[in-house]
Amino acid sequence: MMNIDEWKHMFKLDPAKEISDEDLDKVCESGTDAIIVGGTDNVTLDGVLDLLSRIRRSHMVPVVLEISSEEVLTPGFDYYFVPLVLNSKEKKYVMDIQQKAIKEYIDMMEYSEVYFEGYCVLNPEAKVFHHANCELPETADVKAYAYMAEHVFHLPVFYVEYSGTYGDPEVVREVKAELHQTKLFYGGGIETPDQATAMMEHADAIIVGNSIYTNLKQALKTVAAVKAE
Ligand SMILES: CC(C)=CCC/C(C)=C/CC/C(C)=C/CC/C(C)=C/CC/C(C)=C/CC/C(C)=C/CC/C(C)=C/COP(=O)(O)OP(=O)(O)O
Ligand SMILES: O=P(O)(O)OC[C@@H](O)CO
Ligand SMILES: [Mg+2]
Repeated sequence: MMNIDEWKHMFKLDPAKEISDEDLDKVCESGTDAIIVGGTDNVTLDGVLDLLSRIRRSHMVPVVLEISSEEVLTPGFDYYFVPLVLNSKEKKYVMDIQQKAIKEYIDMMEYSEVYFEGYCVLNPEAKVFHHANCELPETADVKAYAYMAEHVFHLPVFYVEYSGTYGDPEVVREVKAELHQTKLFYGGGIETPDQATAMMEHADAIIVGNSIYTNLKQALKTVAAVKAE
């Protein structure tokens, strides 16, 4: 299914981490709506291309590159997600890096394939929190970022990112109340079907990352849980 607006479940594969062919097949054939390829540290073009080619070799699932640096920009993905880290203290992570990339690659950009994501990083222990020099917002701040994502920047996606830890469903519920056009993605710490359904009560889509590598059997069950909603 290529319509992003209908996606409910995504697996995020980190090119910096090893995954066997057998496990990769299970992830790709799980019924998830898409595979996102992305991570914060040690993400190389070789790692990205390795995952892309292994997925494409035998699977039809849509594949998205979540771009973390110019180095990994490559054709061949179905979609490209471009993060704007809204709660960064530095403007470069919100828009300058992206503005420079647009200047450079505008002729290669197919607008229908590129989705800008308003990221709000809520786990102060997450690599991305430190990497993008984020500050921890209160719930009222997160809601204001969500409002800006929809009404000021007209972004297609607002991403509540708890990468590495399970977040607060109440925060996700309050954020959802601010959003009508902009899709709400939730990611962070989902390991079980119950955790997936709790976040899916409010989010438009959930993203499961780490548990692919720590407990794949449980991670695969999050797909059916979300689809049953
Ligand atoms: C032709 C075409 C498609 C053009 C696109 C044009 C365009 C505008 C490109 C811009 C691309 C670009 C350079 C974007 C930069 C984005 C950005 C803010 C970079 C700064 C560095 C940074 C903060 C990178 C991280 C990006 C991010 C938000 C990643 C989140 C992913 C995440 C939290 C994954 C979880 O894994 P990880 O963090 O690695 O944790 P573990 O390894 O511990 O699990
Ligand atoms: O790795 P986890 O904690 O599942 O988070 C998923 C995703 O939101 C990371 O960008
Ligand atoms: Mg990583």
